Amino acid sequence: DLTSDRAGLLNLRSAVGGRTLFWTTTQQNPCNWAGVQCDNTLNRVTALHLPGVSLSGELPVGIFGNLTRLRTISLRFNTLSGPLPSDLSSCVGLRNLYLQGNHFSGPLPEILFSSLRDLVRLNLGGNNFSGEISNGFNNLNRLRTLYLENNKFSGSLPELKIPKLEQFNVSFNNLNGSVPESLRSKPKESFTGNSLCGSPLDKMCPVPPAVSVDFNRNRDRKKSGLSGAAIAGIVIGSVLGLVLLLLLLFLLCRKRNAKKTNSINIGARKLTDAEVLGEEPLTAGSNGFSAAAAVMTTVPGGRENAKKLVFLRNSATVFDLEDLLRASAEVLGKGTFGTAYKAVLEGGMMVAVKRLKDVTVLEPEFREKIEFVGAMDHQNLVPLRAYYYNKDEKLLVYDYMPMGSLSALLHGNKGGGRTPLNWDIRSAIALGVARGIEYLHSHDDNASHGNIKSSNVLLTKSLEACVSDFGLASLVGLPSTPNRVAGYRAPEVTDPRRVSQKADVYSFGVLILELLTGKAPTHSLLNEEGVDLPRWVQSTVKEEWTSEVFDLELLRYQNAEEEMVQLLQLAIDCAAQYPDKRPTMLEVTRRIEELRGASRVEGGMNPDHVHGLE
Ligand SMILES: Nc1ncnc2c1ncn2[C@@H]1O[C@H](COP(=O)(O)OP(=O)(O)OP(=O)(O)O)[C@@H](O)[C@H]1O
Repeated sequence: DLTSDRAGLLNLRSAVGGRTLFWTTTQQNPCNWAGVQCDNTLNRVTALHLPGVSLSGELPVGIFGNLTRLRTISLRFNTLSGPLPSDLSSCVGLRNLYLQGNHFSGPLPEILFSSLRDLVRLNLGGNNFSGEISNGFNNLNRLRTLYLENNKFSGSLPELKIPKLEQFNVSFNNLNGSVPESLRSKPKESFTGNSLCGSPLDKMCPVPPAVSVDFNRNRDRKKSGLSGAAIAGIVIGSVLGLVLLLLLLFLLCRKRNAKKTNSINIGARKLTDAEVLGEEPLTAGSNGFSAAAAVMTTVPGGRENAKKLVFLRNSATVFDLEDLLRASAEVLGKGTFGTAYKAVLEGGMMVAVKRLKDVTVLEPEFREKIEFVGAMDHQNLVPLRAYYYNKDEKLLVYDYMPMGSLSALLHGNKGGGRTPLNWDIRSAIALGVARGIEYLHSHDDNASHGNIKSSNVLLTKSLEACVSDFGLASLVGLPSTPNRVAGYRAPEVTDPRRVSQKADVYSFGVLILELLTGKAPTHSLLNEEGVDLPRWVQSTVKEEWTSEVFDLELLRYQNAEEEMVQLLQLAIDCAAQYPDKRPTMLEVTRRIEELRGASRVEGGMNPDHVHGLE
């Protein structure tokens, strides 16, 4: 009974086995803090979640004295005020402290830095905290998130050398001075709304007086009897400064030129991809060649034969190998099956060319398999347009997908200019991927993808998801580097060339968990704890509270929590240990369609959903 008073609190505690305290009512203010304080049976509680429940007033001192096992405190989006209570220091194992969106004030107590050494996520944004930002944060060396934005912090920013810090924001405070070196790699949005200067902000810091030479002042000084030596010193200093500046500019130009050579110009045959990637060239004897140029030099019969680029699915032959040769190209990345290039043909058409390595099948089998791949025609699959086969070279030509991969979008630069991934986009991506895989599976009982992961989900301009690389797992020996796919591979898969549809479902489940948590299956935090993503999600859901697993970016969408929890449940079902327990892709698609269409529940998280997962 969540809406009752102290007695309700006791009922609730026994209902969840005393491990987690859920309390999400908006009906009345349930907070009888004194009761909580005196009840020493509460010391088994590991998570205190009271987000958005209209709690107001100050937190009484003593409230946390008995809650010594807390790992998570979430009191966000209430109207709590006053300073942070000093007995927070009793929660020595605290890992997550979410207090954003309240009216807390005053300087941060020193105990935060001396006692809460295990903090991983700290969100104090949107309060009235004031005073200087302490360099005591340097003590919190497990910290990954530090959000202090929209407060009244003043003074300069200290040098913060927190090794694992990923998310950082101090925007919209009263800070001044320059951004310290240790924080310059953070996006500029993390610092805006202050009087800060220096990189990454556009505002330059004032040049120190020794470098700026004011000739009038010098003249005045001269008049007032400045010595010749002093003037000479100033002039020499400025000349040296200028020389240094020129040197810096020269070095910068050199660096930029060096970067440019990363893009391969096929036409000019400047550089091999092997050189770019630091490998041996694949074809001996062709010095300085491109992927396509290599084909030309290795095809018996000369240039005429080399033009045999085979177009699939009745695609008109819109370009030939000569056109590819003339195209400018750059390396997109190196994958399990070889290297991918973006090639821009004359006229501006863009294609992605995959140069396969270690193809293990002979030509007839290759043609048969690749023609099957080419016949797949679905809006959620990346179309294979053409292929080239010869003894030494195998090329696949795909449509170029302008928005890159889901992996890059989820884990790449989180700063400005990044496409925000809201709930609608993420759930649409989940549905698109599910439909693409379901289409593949529908062709025959043995048709499977074999390598589903976020770098194989590519996005169109309108962020529609398309699955790529299907059918390649059975052509190419997969892979000597196990951790590339390890996080996605179903536990029962022993031969990567024989991947069942149920194993695809498992990989899809992991991909959806990645989409919801924002954590890559090979995430270092997971490795630290020695678990994979499905096991981490399952244990977090059991032990703490479901909302803890979601990507912070998703927690903004409170009214979509029901759908998010349903998708999470579906992902957990897909990643079941035993293949028979996993749903089919047909069922998966239906469930995603349903949950995306489901009516939305207003207000906070409904605990029923949480229990449904336990
Ligand atoms: N058609 C395409 N359009 C745009 N980018 C692409 C395309 N195909 C591949 N890429 C990008 O090129 C890079 C390398 O892709 P590739 O498929 O070779 O390797 P991978 O996906 O990282 O690993 P794997 O080979 O195991 O699938 C990836 O970052 C991918 O996003």
